[in-house]
Amino acid sequence: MLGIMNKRELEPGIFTDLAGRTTYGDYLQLDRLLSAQVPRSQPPHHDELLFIIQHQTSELWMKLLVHELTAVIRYIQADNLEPSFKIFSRVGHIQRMLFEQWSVLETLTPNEYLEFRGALGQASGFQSYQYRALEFLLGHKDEHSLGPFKHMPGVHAQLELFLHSPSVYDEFLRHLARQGHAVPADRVERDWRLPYEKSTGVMEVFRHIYENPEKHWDAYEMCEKLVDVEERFQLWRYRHMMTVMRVIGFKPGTGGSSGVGFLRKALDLRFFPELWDVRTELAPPGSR
Ligand code: HEM
Ligand SMILES: N[C@@H](CC(=O)c1ccccc1NC=O)C(=O)O
Repeated sequence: MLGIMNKRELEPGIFTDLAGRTTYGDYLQLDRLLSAQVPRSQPPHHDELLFIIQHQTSELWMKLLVHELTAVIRYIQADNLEPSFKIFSRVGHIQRMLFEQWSVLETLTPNEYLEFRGALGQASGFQSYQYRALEFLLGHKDEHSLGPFKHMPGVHAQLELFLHSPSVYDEFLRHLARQGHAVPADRVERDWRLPYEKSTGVMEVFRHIYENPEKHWDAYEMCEKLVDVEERFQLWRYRHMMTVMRVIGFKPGTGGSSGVGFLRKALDLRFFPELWDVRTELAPPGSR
């Protein structure tokens, strides 16, 4: 039954005398969080708050992704894949939210953006260190990505650590080697700072796993989880590029790149190249 007054009475047990207690705002440090949206345009342009919040929420979710993928690496190192599947499912939902969020920023029209773009100076997402951390964790290693962080020793050191360490993919290949798969020796030990180059030996390992999933169920499931992560990462990149195209067209970026042309090239990158190649190589069961 709907109440006539359309009003909800507070229950007498609800705490309202909160002096000296841990409150919602204290726990979440809302004073710090909600005072960190500072428009640079003068007078503040109405749409700059959207621009800032879209970036800040993306960075918060990226922080969680870094945290989750670091945990995945530890599980793989311990040859314990099952718990990482649960983490991958969380990672997938976060990634979906990140690429669906582009529809919010796409309500920013080109003329609105131009009204405050000048206030951004040379700032650009190219300088997002958490995005670089994610790329490194997933295996896209490029020491040149560290360039923009030379003036930030703490960030630079953290990124260097990710650059020097095996990625999720490297750790998975090492796990497969420990399980007795014929992973080439140069994938079990190598200079982890170098970009990953695809190997036919690794492709053959995956071919074997995909042809015999019932024998290697965990590895098979992990392969599919990795493909999920890569596909969603690419969807994010694609939607970023399309948002950029509709907001600034083919103008150069504030970070000094050509803009859309530069972003388009990232769509050809692959974290897990052999997991894509194996799909082309697989033959129907009868013809093997
Ligand atoms: C209207 C909104 C946006 C425009 C016009 C835009 C434009 C650009 C452009 C032109 C680049 C290339 C680098 C440069 O020269 O600046 C870039 C890179 C980048 N942007 Fe954005 N961006 C927008 C929103 C966002 C948002 C919301 C994020 C989320 C964090 C983001 C993250 C990135 C990242 C991570 C890169 C580096 C990509 C790479 O190296 O492949 N951008 N953006
Ligand atoms: N690169 C963008 C500027 C930009 O998008 C941006 C500026 C400051 C902080 C984050 C940004 N986001 C992504 O690149 C542009 O060329 O307009």
